Amino acid sequence: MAYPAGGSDNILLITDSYKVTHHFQYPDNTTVVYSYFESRGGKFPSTVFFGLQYILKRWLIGPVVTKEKIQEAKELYSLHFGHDHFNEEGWNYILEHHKGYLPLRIKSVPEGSLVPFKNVLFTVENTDPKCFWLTNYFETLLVQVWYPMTVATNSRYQKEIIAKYLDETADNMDGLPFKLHDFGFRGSSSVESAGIGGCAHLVNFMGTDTIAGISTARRYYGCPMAGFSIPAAEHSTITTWGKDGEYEAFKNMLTRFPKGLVACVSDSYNIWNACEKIWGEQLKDIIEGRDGTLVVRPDSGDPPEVVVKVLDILGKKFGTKINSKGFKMLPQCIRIIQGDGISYETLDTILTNMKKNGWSADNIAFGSGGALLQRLDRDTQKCAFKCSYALINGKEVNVFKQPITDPGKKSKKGRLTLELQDGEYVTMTEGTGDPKKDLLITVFENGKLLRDYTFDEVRKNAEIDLVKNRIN
Ligand SMILES: O=C1OCCC/C1=C\Nc1ccccc1
Repeated sequence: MAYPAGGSDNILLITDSYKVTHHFQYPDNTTVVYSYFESRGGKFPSTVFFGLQYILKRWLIGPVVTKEKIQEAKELYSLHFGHDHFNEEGWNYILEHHKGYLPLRIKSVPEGSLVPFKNVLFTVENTDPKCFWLTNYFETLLVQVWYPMTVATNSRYQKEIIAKYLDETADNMDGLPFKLHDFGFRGSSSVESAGIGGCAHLVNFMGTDTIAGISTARRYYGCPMAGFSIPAAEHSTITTWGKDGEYEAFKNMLTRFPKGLVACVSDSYNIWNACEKIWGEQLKDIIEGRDGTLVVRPDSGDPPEVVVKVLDILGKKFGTKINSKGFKMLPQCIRIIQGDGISYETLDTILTNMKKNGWSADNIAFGSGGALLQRLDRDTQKCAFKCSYALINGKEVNVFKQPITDPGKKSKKGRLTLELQDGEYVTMTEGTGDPKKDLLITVFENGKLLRDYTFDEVRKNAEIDLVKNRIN
């Protein structure tokens, strides 16, 4: 007999196996378990908090507990453990006393906020004393917020690098939102993760080829169109014309897309010849007479060198002007995009080589794939979820871990608030905070979403401080 696929939207199955046994493991008469989520540190000093709303809407809101799901979980866990450890009574209680809505309260920092590490980002607690065991049941799912958060953070720190070079070498910052394009759909581990990561990148930028990210923004952040793209070639649409047909293939791009931006990958055979002879001579007049911009795309070689060499060839052929910062600009009819080997680590090497050779950062856009959406893990920002407070026999207990073997894993104690002191975020512990000053907002309570962020709000919260960048 075919067993129904476990886990497809049965929230009782969206957890780690050991958690199914945890309701037996807390002290008797535990009535509250209160836990928090933080980035303990890692690659970037601050984190863009993003993506909790997706998880809440996708998995946790509404009457998610049903009789059928309890039955399915009971059967599956009985097979899985070979014993009956499943908390059938506890789940039936939620069904009967809460109509299947989860009796939890989740408070979080506003989505899009940039928060220095070791600050509380969200808290979870049970709202029904009988359901003390539920708080940490959903750690597994909630901690997956590490992914959108880390993508949004990694993407943001690249935005800061590009902003710095635009500030130093460009007339203005107007092009910034389109300077890092998401190429990462195919390199993502699944369509769902491409959707989550693609959406996270769009918190900072407006250019993407990851349609799944557009869909996620539409469905979970009320944004009808979170990102844009342009007609662009891939190697197959160039190489099918044959090695001797590259001129025809390129000309076809310019005639099929006579207006606006059009990008053309130009390294199929010899990018130097493509730039010098085809773009720079044979098609030069069409490009200069066209009502739009051709975007030449190298896609191989050592990025810092290839980018400057392509710019030098195109500059020689199409001419350049010196902008207000004293750097060279190609004419409006031609630009380049570098979509190979782009990451937080390589951006600076490319932009600094351009600057050294007198080229404005405004001549280029970047595409990033695997490094943008996939080459990250939970440890990149050291994301952790820990219990910090409990109520046991009516007594408040500050709960913490403090491993002698790793002081960095020490956890916070007691009930937490996130407050601003002299413009800096501060996490108040052990209930010493002032609830009236708490920046954590109740976003989820008893199965209902209490705060629904629009993507515009998230983007506003995540805006980079261009003035700060100018000073640095
Ligand atoms: O190369 C690629 O790999 C993977 C996904 C997209 C992609 C290129 N797209 C593109 C979009 C706008 C301007 C230029 C290229």
